[in-house]
Amino acid sequence: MSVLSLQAISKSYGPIKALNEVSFNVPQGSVFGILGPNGSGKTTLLSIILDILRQDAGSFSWFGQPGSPETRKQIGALLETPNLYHYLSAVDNLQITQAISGRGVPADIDKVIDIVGLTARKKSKFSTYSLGMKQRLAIGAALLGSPQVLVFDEPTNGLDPVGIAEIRELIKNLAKQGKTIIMASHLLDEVEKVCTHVAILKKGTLLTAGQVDEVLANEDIAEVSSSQPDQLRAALEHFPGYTSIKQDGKNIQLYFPVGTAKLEDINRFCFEKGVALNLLVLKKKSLEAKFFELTNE
Ligand SMILES: Nc1ncnc2c1ncn2[C@@H]1O[C@H](COP(=O)(O)OP(=O)(O)OP(=O)(O)O)[C@@H](O)[C@H]1O
Repeated sequence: MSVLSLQAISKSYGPIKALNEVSFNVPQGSVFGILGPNGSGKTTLLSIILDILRQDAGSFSWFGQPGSPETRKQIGALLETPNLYHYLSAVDNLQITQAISGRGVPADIDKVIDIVGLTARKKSKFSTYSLGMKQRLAIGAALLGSPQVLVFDEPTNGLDPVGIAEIRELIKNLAKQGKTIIMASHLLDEVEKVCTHVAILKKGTLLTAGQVDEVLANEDIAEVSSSQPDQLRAALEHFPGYTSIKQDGKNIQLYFPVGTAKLEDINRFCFEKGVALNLLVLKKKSLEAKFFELTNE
């Protein structure tokens, strides 16, 4: 079942087309990454689905219904650094957030602080927190009322590797609890580590969307090497079924349609041509390579 469904969403700011007929579905329980270079329309898209901005054309539905204040209550969001008070503790800050938003009950506050790993520091002032802790508290504010869906815009922006790893673990744990998470990011490596699904935007146009594995798995790459690179290259050019061949130093990469690279066949073929291999591995294209290929960045 789709938690969110977008149909041909378009949005312009004067002459700038920020989104151009974007359509995709977010399955329940997925961690859905919206990837794109700067200015590709990610924040605009999140703002539209959260009713902060209005689209010019197209429609979207949450849980099969048009957006409404009721459905909005099932969605927790962190779009930009929220208004957390520097001189107040985690507990006091969440009490204020809760009083303003009316989400959940006071007993939720300790649970949320536990989920985001701040129990030991829950009475310390916000100003004494590391950036990662501040971001975890901001995520905690989005968790009040236990919404089924969480929307995060660049949740690891500005964090150091430790802070990034903590947020990654937190997102994975939220997903294990059955939450659907929609997150915009330009950190491709992070998306690859955390997300089950991805949509890639470029200048407001959707390039591809689907399961991370499927988006990546449209090609098999067999990487091959030998101490006789020239003979190897000459032999492999006659190997049947590959779509392209590339050379990276001594290593040769043969690209095949997904599921068709057979390492045994390559090994036998080279052996019969008198070339002994010292490397033969099947690789998948990384999301980063795929992203750069799609966006020509
Ligand atoms: N309020 C606005 N007025 C005019 N143009 C805008 C406005 N907001 C965004 N834009 C433009 O719309 C396009 C999409 O912007 P958006 O912020 O949605 O992209 P993004 O992918 O979130 O980028 P970033 O990663 O830099 O945050 C960009 O060209 C941006 O300059």
